[in-house]
Formats: sequence, structure tokens, C-alpha cells
Amino acid sequence: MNITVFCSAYSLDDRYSVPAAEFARLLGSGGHTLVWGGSNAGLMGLLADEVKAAGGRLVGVLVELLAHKGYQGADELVMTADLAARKAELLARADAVVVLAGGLGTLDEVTEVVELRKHGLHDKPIVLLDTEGFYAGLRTQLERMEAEGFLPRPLAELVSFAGTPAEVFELLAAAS
Ligand SMILES: C/C(=C\CNc1ncnc2c1ncn2[C@@H]1O[C@H](COP(=O)(O)O)[C@@H](O)[C@H]1O)CO
Repeated sequence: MNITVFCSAYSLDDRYSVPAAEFARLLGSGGHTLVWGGSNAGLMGLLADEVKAAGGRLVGVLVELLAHKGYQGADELVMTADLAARKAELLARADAVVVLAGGLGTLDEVTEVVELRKHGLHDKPIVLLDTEGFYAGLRTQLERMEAEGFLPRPLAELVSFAGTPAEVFELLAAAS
């Protein structure tokens, strides 16, 4: 399975880096391909290192602006002209999308893929790894949207939340 992952470009403490590394090892040892932003920065670089060490394949989707941060050792690197084209490529290449802890870049990416799913423009599963309750606030906001009529479809049809890296793969298996 090609799994597109969105996550922080910053180095984070063990609360986030340990589950991210565990997730990466499960991805690699499961014979999956990591599709990601192609960077060696922060959690993105850690993820790629661990997937590679576990025997997984790496497909990086870079944008020209950040090409100097490109990960050395990816099996495939795709260069896109701008951030919008990169987001489209990251989704096009995905069988599923997994979101680890991240900042505004990650939030932008997850919002877009959920919005596209809301409109029926793709049906790829989207799973957020809710490490340390990092996405509790986002989940509360989405549940309020659902409860108060802001969503045309049940929230459960748009996105799932996993508590552990292993649960991410259970949810992906159940969705396929
Ligand atoms: C932080 C630094 C460089 C950032 N380089 C990036 N290279 C590739 N992809 C990136 C980069 N920064 C953001 N992204 C994308 O957004 C997500 C991470 O953003 P966040 O704000 O940290 O959550 C990630 O999924 C990427 O696709 C200098 O060291």
C-alpha cells in the first residue's frame, strides 16, 4: 500500500518522535511505501530513516522551493512546481493518508484531503494518529461541526482517529 504521511518538519521530543518511529517501522516492515514531503527535516526525516531501515520504500514529493532539504536515499523523488501541485501529487499517489503530529503545514494538508473527501473527490482512508491527545482539539471541533449541521456526511466517513501506531494499521486494514 502507498501510504501518504503528513507530519511535522521540526524535531520533536520523545512523546512524538517515539510513536512516529514505531509507526514508521510498522509501515516499512509491512512492505508498504512511504509517500511524504521528501524532506530530511525533523519528524519527516526521522520517519524516512525508520521506514528505510525497516525495509520500506520511499517516495518523496518535493517542491522546488524546499529542494535543498531533499532526503538523500529515497527510492523516488518527484519534483513539483509549487505547494498546491505537491499536495495534489501526495494525494494522487496515496492509497491511504496518515497524519502524525504536526504544525500548520500538516493542518493545511489534512484539511485539504478531508475537504476533498467530503466532496466525494476521493475515497482514500484518512487516519490521524492522536499521540498524547495532540488532535483532541481538532476532533472536538470536527464533532461540533457534525453535531451542529456543518457536515454533509457523518464525520466517521471522513476521518478516523487512532490511539497507537498499531491501531492505524488496524483501521487501514478495516477500510480496505
Ligand atoms: C522546517 C524546515 C524546512 C521545511 N521543509 C519542508 N520540506 C518538505 N515538506 C515540508 C517542509 N515543511 C513543511 N512541509 C510540508 O508540511 C508538513 C509539515 O509542516 P509543519 O508546519 O511542520 O506541520 C509536511 O507534511 C510536509 O509535507 C527547516 O528545517
